[in-house]
Amino acid sequence: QVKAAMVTCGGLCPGLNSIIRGVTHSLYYDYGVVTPGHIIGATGGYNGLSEPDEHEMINLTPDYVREIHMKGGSILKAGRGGFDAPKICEGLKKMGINMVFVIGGDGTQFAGHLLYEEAKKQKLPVSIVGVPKSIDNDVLFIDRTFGFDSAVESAATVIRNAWVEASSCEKACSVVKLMGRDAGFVAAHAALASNIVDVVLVPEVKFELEDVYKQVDLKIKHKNFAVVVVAEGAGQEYVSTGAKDATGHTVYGDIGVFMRDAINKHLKPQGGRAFYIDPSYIIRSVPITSTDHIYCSRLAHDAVHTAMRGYTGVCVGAIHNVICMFKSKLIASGKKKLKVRGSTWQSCVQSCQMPASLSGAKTAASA
Ligand SMILES: Nc1ncnc2c1ncn2[C@@H]1O[C@H](COP(=O)(O)OP(=O)(O)O)[C@@H](O)[C@H]1O
Ligand SMILES: O=P(O)(O)OC[C@H]1O[C@](O)(COP(=O)(O)O)[C@@H](O)[C@@H]1O
Repeated sequence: QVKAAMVTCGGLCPGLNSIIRGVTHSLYYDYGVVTPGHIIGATGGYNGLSEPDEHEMINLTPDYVREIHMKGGSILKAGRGGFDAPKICEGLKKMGINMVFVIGGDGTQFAGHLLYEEAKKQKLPVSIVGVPKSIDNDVLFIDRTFGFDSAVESAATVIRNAWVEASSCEKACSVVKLMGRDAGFVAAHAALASNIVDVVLVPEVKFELEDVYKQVDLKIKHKNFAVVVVAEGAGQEYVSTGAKDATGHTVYGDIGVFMRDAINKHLKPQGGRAFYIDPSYIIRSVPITSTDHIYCSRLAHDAVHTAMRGYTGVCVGAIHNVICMFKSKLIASGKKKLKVRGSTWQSCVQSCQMPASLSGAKTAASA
């Protein structure tokens, strides 16, 4: 008899609630998992599975999850830390759980792989199936991560606000910082979606400040304002902190504030100024868009079918729009990045009319 648990780990991303809803619905309606308490939501990420007595366990039913997709965030809370494979296996045994759905990024999926290995070592009959998430869309192999479209949609709205500020002032430049630690997908897509951006700075392309100033000056000369979008991982050589967080990730310096101050200093003598918007947490807390919700429902149902077929240590994701299954450990083998010579970035360069100095043309060979 199936007894399933699910967790959401890592940072927030639009669509987590849609996945929780889809998994619950598929278990209940497709497979008849209707016994009360047999579909469990562990709260606080892996902490909830490692310390089940200290974290609320939610009994998920179709009634409970009916409208959860209407709001952003995760009803299970998206916790970091607390991963302890032997302790989790002990808890799974005690609770009789034989199916675990792990919803989270590359870190979460790698931990899912470690959990699979521990369960295998202990001969524990449990299916562990992952649904990869990343607001940055930097997960290898798959077409796109769920929530990415929703993030781009709301980022494009913020860019329009930045455009209003800049275009309503003399010699102004608006700077918008968007998420994207290692990949500039959100920045590039939001710029393409809004079509009012003059410079996009992404982690994949190194840039010189002088080249940004030149482009801002050119645009101000031409139309009296400019809009710059910067991904959080861009230009880290200007703001490096040298620090690591508790999970071992490098703590990035604030390139958004740095660019605002640098451009402000540059424009001041000409009588201009910079405006700055950092909508990071607004963008990842929005409710899901329609297309993303459809994608989440497909992923959630396929995750359940995959577990029901007895697979474990795997993730599901769309490849050429077909939901496929692949080993969870593969996800930890790298991060997807914008291809500097690829059509997305090249479209972005053309749409923003960026010069070669900011397009990565000089560094493309190594990117
Ligand atoms: N290498 C790892 N070993 C064990 N657990 C990990 C590892 N990487 C991540 N985790 C667990 O997964 C959680 C989420 O990972 P994190 O990298 O913070 O976010 P994301 O899943 O979004 O990449 C971590 O807080 C931790 O509990
Ligand atoms: O503030 P938090 O929760 O640590 O998360 C911030 C980080 O998470 C990210 O949103 C990445 O999240 P994903 O795992 O969804 O790609 C980065 O863009 C950002 O640096």
